Amino acid sequence: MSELRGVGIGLGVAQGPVARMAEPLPAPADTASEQTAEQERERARAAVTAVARELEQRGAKAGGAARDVLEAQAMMAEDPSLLTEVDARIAQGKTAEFAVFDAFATFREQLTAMGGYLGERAADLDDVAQRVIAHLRGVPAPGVPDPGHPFVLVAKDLAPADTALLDLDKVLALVTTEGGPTSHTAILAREKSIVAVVGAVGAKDLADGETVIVDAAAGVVTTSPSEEDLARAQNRADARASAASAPITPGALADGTPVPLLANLGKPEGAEEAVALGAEGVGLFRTEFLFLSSSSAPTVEQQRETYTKMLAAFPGKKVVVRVLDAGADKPLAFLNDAHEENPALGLRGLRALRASEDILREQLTALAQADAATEADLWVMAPMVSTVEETRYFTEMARDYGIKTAGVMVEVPSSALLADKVLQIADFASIGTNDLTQYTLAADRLLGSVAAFQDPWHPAVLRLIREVGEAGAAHDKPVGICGEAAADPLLAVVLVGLGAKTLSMAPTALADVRASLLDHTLHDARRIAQAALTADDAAGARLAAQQTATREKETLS
Ligand SMILES: C=C(OP(=O)(O)O)C(=O)O
Ligand SMILES: [Mg+2]
Repeated sequence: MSELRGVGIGLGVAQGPVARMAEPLPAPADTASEQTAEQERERARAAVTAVARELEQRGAKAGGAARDVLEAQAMMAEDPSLLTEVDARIAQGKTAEFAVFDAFATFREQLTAMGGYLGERAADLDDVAQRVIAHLRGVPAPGVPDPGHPFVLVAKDLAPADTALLDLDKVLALVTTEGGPTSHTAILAREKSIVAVVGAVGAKDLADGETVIVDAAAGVVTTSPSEEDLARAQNRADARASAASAPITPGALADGTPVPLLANLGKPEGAEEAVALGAEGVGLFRTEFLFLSSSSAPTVEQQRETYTKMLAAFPGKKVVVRVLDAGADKPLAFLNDAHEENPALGLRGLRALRASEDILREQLTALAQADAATEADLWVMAPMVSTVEETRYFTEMARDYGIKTAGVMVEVPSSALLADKVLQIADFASIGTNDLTQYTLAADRLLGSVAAFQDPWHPAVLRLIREVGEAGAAHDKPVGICGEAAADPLLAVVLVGLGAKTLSMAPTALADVRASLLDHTLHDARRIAQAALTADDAAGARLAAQQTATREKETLS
């Protein structure tokens, strides 16, 4: 058995034989055309028009987000500046095939150089070029294979035209070697709930027909799985299917211990879906998401309006708002636009707010006003708190503004190690496992090359969480989890065993976690956590927890 790592989309797990996407057409040779430039131009135009119409038809058939994507691709095909480039090459005596290949390649380079969202459109452009060249050659465009049985589709990066028309009865999962979480493959996989792992570089060596397990929750593709691995994956897939159709009940363990399940939200518009999926409140409102594209600080009025909308969606429920977390993965130009060599270790979170204290004061003002206008139970916390003194600074200031419940995020090891002191001062702590893992393992959470270190199952991270859980119990102060770890159904049980009282996650993860908690008592959760704590590494902790959980579950039933 070996594991290939990538970025998982969603929480699904699937298994099956690999079928690889056909390799792209070979590049056309740069030979002189035997036809007139006029004839080559007409061939190119006819091919481009035919491909654009075909993409539009596929879009109309697929509907939804796929239609927009395919229409955008059709527009790319007929883009006037691209066609000018094609014509220029034909005028130099090139064939239509070579002219299309070369002009699209030049555009691709420009897109890739721009990076980010535009860079991820490069795959869309490649697909258009391949389709036009295939049309010119009179051969079928490379596309989704049809081995005649259900399969795990492995590709470099799927073009939207292919993803849109995937036969979901045949495609068990998707694995790409390129593409990130914002690529179209990822967007469409999310929309269609296809189990997917993208950017798994090692998948380039997978062979047609070999059996793999695709675990989106862990972002891992397992090759040569054992019978036991396959059975475990099947159990998880079955559990997910029944969790999705289970009744929505308040989060609780098998012995009835309540574990409120809350939502991580970035804007009030997400509240309705969260409530529909059973969120019992909000455990993390990432306010900086509202202002990522703003060049100046938001006004108090602007903020009051948005916060009021969010709080109004949760009458009588807890809503934990985080003040602006600027820096590193969440740049806010108006809080910190300095170039820093190591922005994750720089002026971010509460440090940046403290350096622009007016902005913090205005945010607290807006929050207090929104609180007064609504029925929600408002809790406010600061991000990236690394000292006891910062805890005192923030909680005192929040209380000065009338915030009744003021706490801190524990996402730096120093705060976890001094949690007993932090929780003497703060009303609550919320553990951000994404950053806590980044800082404990010294691995930049944005860097693919160190992604294997960014695993919250690592016992070093779990031991820090235990510190905070114990401090919470000693001071009778609530400790919650709001990092991605809370969305992992088994890790959620471990976290409760370590002392977490609430779990907050992306709303789509609520059903899986709800079902998993119902499988274990508090006593079990503590034993499972203990097993994970004593492992050497993340993989060992996951395995120890799985084995203990299976044993405890058998005893329970
Ligand atoms: C919840 C967290 O905050 P963010 O992901 O927004 O940094 C975290 O770090 O775990
Ligand atoms: Mg964080």
